[in-house]
Amino acid sequence: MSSQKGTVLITGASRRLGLYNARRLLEAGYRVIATFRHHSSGIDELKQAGAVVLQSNLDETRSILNLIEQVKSITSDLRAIIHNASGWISDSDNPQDNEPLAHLFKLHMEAPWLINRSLYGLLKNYPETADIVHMTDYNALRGDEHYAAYAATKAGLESLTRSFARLYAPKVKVNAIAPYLIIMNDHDQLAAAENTLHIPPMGLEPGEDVIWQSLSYILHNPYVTGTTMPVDGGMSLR
Ligand SMILES: NC(=O)C1=CN([C@@H]2O[C@H](COP(=O)(O)OP(=O)(O)OC[C@H]3O[C@@H](n4cnc5c(N)ncnc54)[C@H](OP(=O)(O)O)[C@@H]3O)[C@@H](O)[C@H]2O)C=CC1
Ligand SMILES: Nc1nc2c(c(=O)[nH]1)N=C([C@H](O)[C@@H](O)CO)CN2
Repeated sequence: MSSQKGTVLITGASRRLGLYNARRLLEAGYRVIATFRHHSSGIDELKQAGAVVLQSNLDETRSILNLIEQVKSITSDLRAIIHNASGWISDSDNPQDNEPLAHLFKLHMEAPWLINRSLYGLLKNYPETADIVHMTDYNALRGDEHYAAYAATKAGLESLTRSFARLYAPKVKVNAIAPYLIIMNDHDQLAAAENTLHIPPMGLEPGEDVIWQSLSYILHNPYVTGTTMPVDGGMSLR
């Protein structure tokens, strides 16, 4: 599988930002390998548009390793890997419940770790510079009183961004995109209704395209690596 613009692997493409960016990658002429956990109408749409869609539970090591082997059997090179899959999971009230942390460690750190290291050879095979992009979060290094496991594992992913950037230069660039609220989830809707949602200087809910614009910039800039790009409406000014 190859195209003049190369093959891009994007995880968590069943809905919202992952689905939107997978669509935009297809429209831009890339070949797309899109992963999903739970099937959705969006996955059917991507398949009809020519994407290869692969099911994978990225919090299960065996499933991650199986996905890696499937990708290797599909293509001999990769233009980019976009780690979008994520869980917006709050901490447990039970102090002895480690499930959120264990789950999000696998999803936000182990999956990118295994996939990047196992598929680096495919990125290296791409005839021009290749990319790895990690979706992190505005709160990664700030922490969050109710989403500590989420923030900590996103911070770990942000650290992996810099380690892999050092390791893989100059053949592969590695960058992160750290959004604040792009499109609301149920929790945000509730917080907005209760007037407890922090509103950035640029206002709320810019929509998915601001992430596509950032992703496109990273893919087209041959000199940007090891960075974390804030897309937060000015929240860092607060
Ligand atoms: N939306 C926003 O405003 C913000 C988003 N971000 C980050 O941007 C990225 C996209 O955000 P958004 O679209 O809102 O994310 P969502 O939470 O809406 O969707 C995440 C995607 O990851 C998949 N996923 C979740 N758990 C697993 C798993 N165990 N194995 C495989 N896939 C899994 C989901 O699949 P399934 O459909 O099966 O659940 C879904 O496709 C994420 O990394 C997020 O952390 C950061 C800050 C703000
Ligand atoms: N995987 C997800 N991560 C995040 C989401 C989401 O819906 N899925 N949403 C947010 C919030 O919008 C936050 O930025 C503001 O409350 C953060 N991460």
